[in-house]
Amino acid sequence: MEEVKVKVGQDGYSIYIGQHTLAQLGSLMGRNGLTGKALVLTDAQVGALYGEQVLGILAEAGFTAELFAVPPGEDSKSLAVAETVFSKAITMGLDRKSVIVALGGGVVGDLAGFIAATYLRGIPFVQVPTTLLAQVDSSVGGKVAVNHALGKNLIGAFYQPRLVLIDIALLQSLPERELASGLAEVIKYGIIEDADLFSYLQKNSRPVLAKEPEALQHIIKRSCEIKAAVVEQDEKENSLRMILNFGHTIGHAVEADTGFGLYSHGESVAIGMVGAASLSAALGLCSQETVDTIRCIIAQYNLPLGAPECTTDRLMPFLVRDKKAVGGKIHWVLVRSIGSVLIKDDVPPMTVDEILQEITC
Ligand SMILES: NC(=O)c1ccc[n+]([C@@H]2O[C@H](COP(=O)([O-])OP(=O)(O)OC[C@H]3O[C@@H](n4cnc5c(N)ncnc54)[C@H](O)[C@@H]3O)[C@@H](O)[C@H]2O)c1
Ligand SMILES: O=C(O)C(=O)C[C@@H](O)[C@H](O)[C@H](O)COP(=O)(O)O
Ligand SMILES: [Zn+2]
Repeated sequence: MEEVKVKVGQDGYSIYIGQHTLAQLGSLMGRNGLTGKALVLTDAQVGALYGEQVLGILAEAGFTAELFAVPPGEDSKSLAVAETVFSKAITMGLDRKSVIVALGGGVVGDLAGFIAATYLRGIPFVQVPTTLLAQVDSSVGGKVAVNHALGKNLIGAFYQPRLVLIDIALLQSLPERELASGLAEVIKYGIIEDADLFSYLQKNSRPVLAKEPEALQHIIKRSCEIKAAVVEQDEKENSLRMILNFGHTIGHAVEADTGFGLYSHGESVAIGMVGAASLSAALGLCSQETVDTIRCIIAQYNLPLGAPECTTDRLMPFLVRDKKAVGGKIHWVLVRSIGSVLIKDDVPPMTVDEILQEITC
C-alpha cells in the first residue's frame, strides 16, 4: 500500500492506495482517531456489491455502523436527496464524534462530504472511492457539493476528509464507460501538469483499459500526487487550484444543458477539454498540433469530442455561472503545451461563440 499525504489544514490527511486495501478500513479509521457510530453512505449499485463487506469490516473494528443507499446517478447530488440522508443521520443519533463513510463514486463522495460539512455544523468523514474518477479526483481536495437545476455544484463547501482509502481491486466491477470517464480526469492532469503522465497514457492504453493493477496504481498515485500538491498550495481556489478545472467551464455547461445524465461528468470534461484546447489555439496560445494531440488521446480512450445535442445559445448562460467567474468575467484555463496551462479572464465572447459552434455541430 502506498501513501500520499495532503498537507492541508492543521494536520493534513493521508490517501492510502493499493490492491485489496478495503479490509484495512476499520483499523485505518481507528489509527486516525475515529471511533463510535459510522453512517456508510453509498448508492444502491455500490451498496449491493460492497455494502455488507464494509459493514462487517467496520463492526470488526468496533464501529456501530449502518448503511444508507441513495439512488445511483447524478440526480442524487441534490438538496432533496441530502434531506433524506440528514433524516437518517438524526434518527441514527450521529453526534459530532461520529463519522460518515462515503462508499461510492463522485456522486456519493460529494454528497457525503456535503452532509458531513453541514450536519451539526461539521462531523468527520472518510472517503472510500469506488470509481476511477473518484479515486483520481473527487475523493481528494475537499470540494463537496450538491447541484442546482441552474448549474453544477452550486451549493457546497470546502471540507476535507479525515482519510481517503483507495482499493484498486474495486475497479474490477466498474463498467467500461465509467472507467473512461475517470480517464478523462487523468488526461486532464497530464495536460495541466505532467507531460510524462500524458505520454504514459498515450503509450499504455491497452493495460490501462484492461485495468491491469500496475497501470492503475501508477496513474492513480500520480493523479493524487498532482491534486494534493495543487490543493496544498491553494485549498480555496483563489488562483492555482483553477487549473484543476481545465475543461470544466464548458464541461459543466454541457452536463447542465443535457439535464445531468446524457453525458457523464468525465465525458463532459473531455468535450470541455477539446473546447478549451481549440479556444487556446484560436487565441494563438498553443499550436494546432497540441489541439490534435489532445483530440487524439480523448478518442483513444473512447471519450466524446463534441456534444451535438447542445446549442451555443443554451450553453452561454451556464458559462457565466461558472464558479471561477468574478464580476461576470469567466476565468478560462487554457493550454500552452502538454503539461503547461495558464488562466485568462479576457477571452473575447466572439471567440468563445465560435468554439461552442465547433463542439456542438
Ligand atoms: N469533488 C471533486 O473534486 C470532484 C471531482 C471530480 C468529479 N466530481 C463529481 O463526481 C461526480 C461523478 O462521479 P463518478 O464519475 O464517480 O460517478 P458516480 O458516482 O455516479 O458513479 C458512476 C456509476 O458507477 C457505479 N459504480 C461506482 N463504483 C462502482 C464499482 N466499483 N463497480 C460497479 N459500479 C460502480 C455507480 O453506481 C454509478 O452508477 C460528478 O458529480 C462530479 O461533479 C467531484
Ligand atoms: O478539485 C478541484 O478543484 C476541481 O476542479 C476538480 C474537478 O475535477 C471537479 O469536477 C470539481 O468538482 C469541479 O468543481 P467546481 O468548483 O467547478 O464545481
Ligand atoms: Zn471534474
